[in-house]
Amino acid sequence: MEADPAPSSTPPPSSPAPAASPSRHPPGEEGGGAERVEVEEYVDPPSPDCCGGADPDHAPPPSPKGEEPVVSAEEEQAAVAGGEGEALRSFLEEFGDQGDDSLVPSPKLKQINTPDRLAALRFLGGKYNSLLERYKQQVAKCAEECAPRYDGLKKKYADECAERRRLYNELIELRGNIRVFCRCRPLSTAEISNGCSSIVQIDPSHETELQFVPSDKDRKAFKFDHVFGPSDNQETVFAESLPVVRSVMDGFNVCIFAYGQTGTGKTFTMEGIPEDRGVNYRALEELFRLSEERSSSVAYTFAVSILEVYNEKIRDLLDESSEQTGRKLDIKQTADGTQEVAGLIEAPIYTIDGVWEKLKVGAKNRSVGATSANELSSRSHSLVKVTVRSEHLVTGQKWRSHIWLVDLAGSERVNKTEVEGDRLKESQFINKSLSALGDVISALASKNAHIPYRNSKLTHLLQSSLGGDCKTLMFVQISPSSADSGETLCSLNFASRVRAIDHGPARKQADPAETFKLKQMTEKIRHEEKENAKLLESLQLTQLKYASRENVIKTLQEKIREAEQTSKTYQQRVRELENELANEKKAARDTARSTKPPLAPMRQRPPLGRIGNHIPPKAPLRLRLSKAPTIQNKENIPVMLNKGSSGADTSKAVAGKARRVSLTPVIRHIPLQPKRRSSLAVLPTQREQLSIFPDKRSVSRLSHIQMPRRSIATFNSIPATPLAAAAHKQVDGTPEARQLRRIEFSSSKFRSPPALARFNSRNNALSPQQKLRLASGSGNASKICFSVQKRVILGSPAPVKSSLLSGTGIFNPALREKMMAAKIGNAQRVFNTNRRKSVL
Ligand SMILES: Nc1ncnc2c1ncn2[C@@H]1O[C@H](COP(=O)(O)OP(=O)(O)OP(=O)(O)O)[C@@H](O)[C@H]1O
Repeated sequence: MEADPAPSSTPPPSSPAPAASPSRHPPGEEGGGAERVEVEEYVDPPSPDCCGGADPDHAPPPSPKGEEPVVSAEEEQAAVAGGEGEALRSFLEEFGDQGDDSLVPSPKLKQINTPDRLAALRFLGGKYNSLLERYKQQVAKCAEECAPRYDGLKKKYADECAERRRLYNELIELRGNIRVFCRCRPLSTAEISNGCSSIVQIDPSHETELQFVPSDKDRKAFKFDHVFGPSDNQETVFAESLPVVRSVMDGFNVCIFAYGQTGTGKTFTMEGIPEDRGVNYRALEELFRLSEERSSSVAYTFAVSILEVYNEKIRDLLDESSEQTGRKLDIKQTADGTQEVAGLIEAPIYTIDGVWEKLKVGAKNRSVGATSANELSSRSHSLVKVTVRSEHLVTGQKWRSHIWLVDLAGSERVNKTEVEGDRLKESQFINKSLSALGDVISALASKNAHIPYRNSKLTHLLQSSLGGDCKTLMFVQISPSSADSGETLCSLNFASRVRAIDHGPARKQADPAETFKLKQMTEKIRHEEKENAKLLESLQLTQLKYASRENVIKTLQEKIREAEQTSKTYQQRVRELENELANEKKAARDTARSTKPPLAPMRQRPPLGRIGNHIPPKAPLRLRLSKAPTIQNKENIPVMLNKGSSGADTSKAVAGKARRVSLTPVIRHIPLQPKRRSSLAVLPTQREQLSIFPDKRSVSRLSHIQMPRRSIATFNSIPATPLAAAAHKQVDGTPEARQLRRIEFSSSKFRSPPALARFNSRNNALSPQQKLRLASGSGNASKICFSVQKRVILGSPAPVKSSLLSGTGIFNPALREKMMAAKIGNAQRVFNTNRRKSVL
């Protein structure tokens, strides 16, 4: 091999050439071919950017700093001193200092004599090694720099591929997941010789339309996804089928089947002939090609099964053992809803040659027989199943899909094909199963609730391919012969029905193991969702309870507020009443002071027992008639509402006559609410408390003791009550009685029952001792509050029924005793009405 003797490749001499040394080699011994080859291989530059000096026109880059020279000075000197010739010296001088990237033109090397050529070659060898090392470093550096960009591009490519697949599947789905291609074979020589004409017209410009013209008058157009005419070859047919075939590599289930009358080319389309292979082989070839193409991102494995449905029995065509005949294969439904033949051989395939071998085995074992219509007529439905298992190398996602390649047995007219015996039986089974297929297609097309898949083995096997979530491609094979017009029309009508089926979108098939995992996860999620729902329910219940309790609390708070308000009102009222009482007390004290001489000191007073029936001096009556209606219910306010028979206000007259006797220094009015009757009780002094309540605890809780009502001095009732009025009537009914002067001390607030309130002065006048006792309690006036009502009848008292007076009020001996105990005690209000009643 000669290097180009380009003049430009020879650099100009950088220094005058030294004197040529005599050559020790004979002139005839020039470099051999092998050596030349070596030299030329050394200088071959890998890339312009790595070796700028590859082009001799360009200046060679300087040697890197610190880099070892290609040939050391010692070596060079040794070479020269060793007797190399002038040519070598000149060569070394010329190229030795040109850096590592310079090229050595062959002619120069040729000029070196043989003995010196070795040294020159050694020099070049060293230079080559150095260059190689540099190239390696640069390549490594380049790879390092490009790695991120490479990864980015790789990812982009993967994304683009995924997008392409997605769009592609979308396109297929838009076109319909059941696609129907029509293929019309050419007229056979026999048909031509029989004078048959073509009744099918196909316009190449309308590749989806076909005209069926059985006669001049009849013409019917059929539309399919694609129509192939007699001139279309296997390659063209498969090219249109490619998209569907490729779907299986993306995880979709696919079914391609050929249907048609016997002898129309079903087997030709699916299996083909050795020199012109059909869809089965081409499809598998494409699968392997795609597997190779995607090997960097997805790992694919393939397995193939071949079976036939012969006389409604399933036969494994890959099982060549003698036991095959006795083995019964059944269709089972898997967990993911697809149909599987249990016990079917699934042969793994690794190369397309392996596929072809398997297909040949299957074709060899298939039941064929000669009929009048076809020499090698298929007497069974042949099904090739290719299972594709995929695993994405980046995401780890796995899926499993399959493609069914089905060559159906031909529908045939029994009388036309003139079959008998076994052929007749086969024909009947074939027609029966094709009829079942027609029923399934009709049911699917009319969207029936029930699809009779199980009426035949064929439809049962293809259940998920016909009505499931896979992509289906049907080839309807027709004969152009006018002799087959009837069968052709039937086939075209059937294909049209298939095309009308509204198939749902295909679903990507996951690997069963993955599906199981997903199912478990789904189950877990469902369970957790249930738990969550329960918790949510309980939370809502708790919230409701909380809300209702809040309402109750609000209501209670409202009530408390109202109670506080009421309490405040009561307190205010009590304060007012206390003020009023204090004023009245003061007024009464003033009145007593002004009308009554001051009492002598206790020591100077005679004992009460010797006073006898002392009538206290007259005290001016405090008539509060103007206030009577409003303070009617108050104690110690004389209310005179009785009217005389004359119609005049008797109360005025009586008031005029009545004389108020102040038994105590303080007369206290206790205006309280009508319902909450209260009274004042006389509480004993501490000394008396001890005598009355021997229990210390009782003493300490004295404020809680409710004194018996008998300790309250009650003298009269309000005359306005009906019973009191009756009593008055008895007294006031007589003229004498009318002249009686009455002094009534009545409590408008705490009315005593009239039956207990009436008494006359003769029977009921206080004894001086009693008065003294009462008076002596004035020291506790501020604490004692009596509810006193008394009527003092002046003059001759009318007889009063003893029943009205007996055993009640201050005249009851027992009560008197109590009052004695209470006379100097503290006052206590008793608000219990019942207790008061019981006392009275
Ligand atoms: N498109 C075609 N081009 C050329 N020859 C064809 C074509 N289609 C079919 N043939 C030929 O027609 C003959 C019958 O074909 P084939 O056996 O495939 O029919 P078939 O439908 O499978 O019949 P059967 O249902 O009886 O099995 C074959 O010899 C085949 O080579």
